[in-house]
Amino acid sequence: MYGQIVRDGLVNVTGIEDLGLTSPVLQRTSDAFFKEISPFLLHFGMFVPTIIGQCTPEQQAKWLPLAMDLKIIGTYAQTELGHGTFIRGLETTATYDASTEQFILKTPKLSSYKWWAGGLGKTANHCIVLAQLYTKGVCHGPHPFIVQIRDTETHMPLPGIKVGEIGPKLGFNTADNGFLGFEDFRIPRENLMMKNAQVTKDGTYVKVARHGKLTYGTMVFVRVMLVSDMAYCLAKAVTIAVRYSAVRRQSQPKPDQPEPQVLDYLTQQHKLFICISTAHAMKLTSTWLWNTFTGVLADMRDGNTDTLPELHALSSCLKAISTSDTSALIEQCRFACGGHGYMYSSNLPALYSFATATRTYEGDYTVLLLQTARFLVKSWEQMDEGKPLTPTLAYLEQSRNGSQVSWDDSPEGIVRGFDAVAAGRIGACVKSIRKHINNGMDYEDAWQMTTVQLVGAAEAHCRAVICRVYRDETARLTAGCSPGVKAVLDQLSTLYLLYWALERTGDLLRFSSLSERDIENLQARYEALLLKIRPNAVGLVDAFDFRDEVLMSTLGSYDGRVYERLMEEALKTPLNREPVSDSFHKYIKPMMQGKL
Ligand SMILES: CCCCC/C=C\C/C=C\C/C=C\C/C=C\C/C=C\CCCCC(=O)SCCNC(=O)CCNC(=O)[C@H](O)C(C)(C)COP(=O)(O)OP(=O)(O)OC[C@H]1O[C@@H](n2cnc3c(N)ncnc32)[C@H](O)[C@@H]1OP(=O)(O)O
Ligand SMILES: Cc1cc2nc3c(=O)[nH]c(=O)nc-3n(C[C@H](O)[C@H](O)[C@H](O)COP(=O)(O)OP(=O)(O)OC[C@H]3O[C@@H](n4cnc5c(N)ncnc54)[C@H](O)[C@@H]3O)c2cc1C
Repeated sequence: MYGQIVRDGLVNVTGIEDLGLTSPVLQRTSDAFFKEISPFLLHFGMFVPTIIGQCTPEQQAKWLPLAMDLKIIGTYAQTELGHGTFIRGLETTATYDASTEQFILKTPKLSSYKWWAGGLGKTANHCIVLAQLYTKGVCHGPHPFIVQIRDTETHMPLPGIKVGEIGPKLGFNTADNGFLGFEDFRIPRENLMMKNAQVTKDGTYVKVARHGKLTYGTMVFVRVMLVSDMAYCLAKAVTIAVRYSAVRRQSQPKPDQPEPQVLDYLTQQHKLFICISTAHAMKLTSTWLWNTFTGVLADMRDGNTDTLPELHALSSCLKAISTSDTSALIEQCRFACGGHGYMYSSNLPALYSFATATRTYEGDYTVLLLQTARFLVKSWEQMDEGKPLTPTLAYLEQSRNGSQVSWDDSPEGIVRGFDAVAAGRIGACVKSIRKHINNGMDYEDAWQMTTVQLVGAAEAHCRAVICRVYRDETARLTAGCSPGVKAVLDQLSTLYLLYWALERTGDLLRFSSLSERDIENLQARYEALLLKIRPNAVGLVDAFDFRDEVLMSTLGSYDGRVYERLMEEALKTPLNREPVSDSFHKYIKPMMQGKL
């Protein structure tokens, strides 16, 4: 029964094509059972996908049934105490010994300890370990290995394994993130995951993959999945905050009138409606990204890796922006719920601590935006050489002459405005890099001096992609809908455009003909749109269709019994079991009597 819940809850979200799943599924019924982050998250989130992505068919035939049936429990141990971002800097070594046909895993120093892997501390008995592969005295860089770390009967760590839990964190405290060290620990040669690179019995290294970065495939998969997961988390948070805001009444703006629902305040609508709209934007973008991802997988099956760099650039920036926007907007939902939003029972703190971690793991925000920027600058240079642009960068062509785009305040015009901002910012980065080089800097230093602008350019590119996809997909998907549904979903996507246009007036003034008058118009349209959305706000969050058991919130349940639920939860706290707690007799009373 338990295994079934773990499988149904987690497998259904992994969306791995090879498992017969065709899209990243948004809802997660397992939340209702586990309540907190599951220690099995990495098993289905990364261990299984890595077996699928990095193993030969023979290796898959051995490991996949064991993993899918939970006969073994795995995790993904890449990050070390000393290195997370810089994968080439990992220090754990796997040295091939041809005499025994084994790899010897070694943790050379403290900074080489594996650190962070979810479920590693107490739950997993196997893990995927990224280690520098040495054979015949040559280092071939980081490679993935399957390693058994605990006895499957006793669960004791195997001899040569040092494993433990890393301690309390801001969140994820039920995920038993762990550390792991190896003392000349031997594994069979066949435990090298050999889809992309192999070591023959005599120790010859054979590169199979056509692209050097296919070892990083699991990370690309998880980054793609995270965009969808952020839509899910944000939809939960805003469901809680909007329902609560419809129940909560506060202040008296007009004398002799009842206290209004806080949802009637324009500032509250400003805080919350962008969250509804962003959840839709991310859901549609994540499905679009998933389709791009599966297209690239199909290309690679045909031996073509040309589309991989664009996928890496897209998945990097969308992972960075979706996780960053979601953490900020969940925090905004908490602010929107006042003091009660700070209660653990509102579920907003748990949602926030989950979302804010995603901004760091699976590639830090800045680092990933700089990866995208690398692709953008390369593309600009290729355009200068007259080479064709990839589909998501087609907009650069219109901006190559550097002239300002004329401002057009229709939704499509605003999308073109975001294109112009992205193109302008990328162009400015190229100019800056070239200027530094002309002044005598080498390329790396010139790049370094431009990184603040490069992060901004990658963000602008990502925002332009989201705006275009959100607008196009909304139009496509609502084509057959009733006029009412079409109108409301159009309002939501327009809100996203207006919100970000107002957030980015500086850029739009710089790269388009936007005027002060245009900004006033944008502001007025934005405010009017908030009022139009208000009557549908509760219906829109109900439409996310979360069961109370999944939402797990005193503030956000469907029946709106907010105060009753808060009191019920308060009465459950252990401190309320006795009218007087022991600490009074032990410490407080003696202190009051001057005896302490
Ligand atoms: C109640 C229970 C329910 C619980 C919930 C249940 C389920 C969850 C459901 C949904 C969630 C959805 C999915 C998630 C599932 C599970 C995951 C959950 C938790 C995960 C926990 C976190 C796990 C981790 O964090 S694992 C560790 C991740 N680590 C990183 O990401 C490291 C980041 N670093 C890098 O990626 C790279 O090293 C780099 C910084 C990008 C690049 O390094 P660098 O040295 O500078 O460059 P390099 O020489 O390596 O590259 C040069 C060249 O290669 C190109 N490149 C780089 N990376 C890639 C790539 N991945 N693909 C393609 N190409 C790549 C790069 O652009 C350069 O190209 P060029 O030279 O410019 O042409
Ligand atoms: C909750 C959680 C769960 C995790 N689970 C796992 C797991 O299961 N398995 C696993 O292997 N790992 C896991 N990790 C580790 C995670 O992947 C790394 O923490 C993450 O990739 C960031 O790397 P880092 O910690 O080395 O940060 P660092 O790279 O040290 O970053 C520190 C700062 O330096 C900046 N920085 C670093 N490099 C550059 C650069 N080149 N240019 C500009 N700025 C730079 C960053 O932007 C950041 O501000 C987990 C982490 C967390 C928080």
